[in-house]
Amino acid sequence: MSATLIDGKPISAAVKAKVAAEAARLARDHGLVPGLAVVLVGEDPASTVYVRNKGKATIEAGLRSFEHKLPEHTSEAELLALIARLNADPTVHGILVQLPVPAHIDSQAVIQAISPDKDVDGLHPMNSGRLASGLAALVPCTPLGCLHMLKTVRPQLAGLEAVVVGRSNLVGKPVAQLLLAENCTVTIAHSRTRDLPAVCRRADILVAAVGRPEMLRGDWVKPGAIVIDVGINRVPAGEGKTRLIGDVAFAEAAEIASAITPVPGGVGLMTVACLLANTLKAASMQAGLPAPQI
Ligand SMILES: Nc1nc(=O)c2c([nH]1)NC[C@@H]1CN(c3ccc(C(=O)N[C@@H](CCC(=O)O)C(=O)O)cc3)C=[N+]21
Repeated sequence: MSATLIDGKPISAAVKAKVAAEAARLARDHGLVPGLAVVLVGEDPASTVYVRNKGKATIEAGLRSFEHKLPEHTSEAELLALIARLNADPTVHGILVQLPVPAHIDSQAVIQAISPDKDVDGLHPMNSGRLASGLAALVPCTPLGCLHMLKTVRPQLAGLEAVVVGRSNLVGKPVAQLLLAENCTVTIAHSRTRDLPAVCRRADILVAAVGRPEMLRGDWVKPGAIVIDVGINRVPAGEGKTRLIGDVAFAEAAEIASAITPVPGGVGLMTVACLLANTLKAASMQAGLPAPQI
């Protein structure tokens, strides 16, 4: 491997340390302890990993954590009633409903029920619209983490060709908006893109967010490109065990890229750290205080 490894451990640790320091300052000067409510309906495996890591990190940073685990058969009306209670609860500054929700629940109805001020996932149309318009917004955590990792190896992104593979509201679209705001030339590629390998080979910055294990091969990477792998794919590893792999064939891509993020230990760690930063930001804004710079 010739590429620089963009290691999520120290980068996420630095973000968490800043959040902890700011949280301590808020508690001391304003008696304010930011609180994050995470709602999990059913037992999606990716969400279960996330909830475990997040709960621990929230407490470690000195924030308050509220977990609401609801059974798979919870009705949409019951979930909306819980969200209404959390919207009205002054000790809750951030609300995250783990996606996907079970098929009988309309995820857009759920997202739009969350107060935009408490929407630490940045998924409410008010926040995605504000991001697209260049206004202050709560921005989705994974895209924030991607940008943060990129900037550790390349602080100035203006003029670079960025290709984002994947167009979800949670990752693809907002990461493209952040790169655009950094003055990159941005292409969003997806399952219907013609000659995807050729499109990827144009990229100085290649962001993989498709959710398909090792789909992006080494020969899709332009020599010297920076590769950000958002994929969290759990695959069988023999003997009934599983392991996590990304959307990028790591060993191949690491021979060609100038820098690359690993899975695990990459973007996933940053997602959790940025969730804490968003909760701190939401709490500060709700208290009429300036948003801390993380
Ligand atoms: N509303 C909503 N927002 C989300 O951001 C969201 C979601 N729903 N549903 C599920 C996915 C998945 N996701 C992960 C985040 C961090 C890790 C993570 O911490 N990964 C570590 C550890 C993984 C491990 O060792 O098992 C790593 O990549 O190194 C994993 C998965 C957030 N998601």
